[in-house]
Amino acid sequence: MNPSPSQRTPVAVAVGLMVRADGAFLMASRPEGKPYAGYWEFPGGKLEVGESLRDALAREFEEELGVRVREAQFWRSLRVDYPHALVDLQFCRITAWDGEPQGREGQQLSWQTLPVTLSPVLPGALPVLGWLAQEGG
Ligand SMILES: Nc1nc2c([nH]c(=O)n2[C@H]2C[C@H](O)[C@@H](COP(=O)(O)OP(=O)(O)OP(=O)(O)O)O2)c(=O)[nH]1
Repeated sequence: MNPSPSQRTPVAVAVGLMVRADGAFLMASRPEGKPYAGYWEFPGGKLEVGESLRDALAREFEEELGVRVREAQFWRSLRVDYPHALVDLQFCRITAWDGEPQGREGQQLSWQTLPVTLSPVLPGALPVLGWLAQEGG
């Protein structure tokens, strides 16, 4: 049996919202072999031991998308209790980068505006769409 949430150590996750000048933001499908494969999310991944949020974001974007992050600002955090993990999602807005994103891990990519046309969206990515709507996209 899984321990209750209070007994589990949260896993920190760096997540990036790449927002283009025209307001479109990038979403990615979760690759096969991961929990919630095929669900849409924002690119990112777990922090490694001793790694800062900014470093993790830069590493994940390089590995997953081949993009070099130039400007990123912390935006909001969200704790989600999944059966597979308790995660602390640290969302950052990425406003400047080098390179054109490519799905390097077999994931699909899609530039979206509100309302998004993708389904299903990962539970831990859904609230972000509400936050974006509150901010006027
Ligand atoms: N990247 C990302 N992860 C999210 C979002 N929302 C959300 O709940 N998560 C969760 C799903 C996973 O439990 C966790 C991210 O872990 P992951 O397994 O995808 O990360 P990783 O790339 O470091 O994976 P790995 O090296 O362990 O294979 O955060 C989101 O919008 N983006």
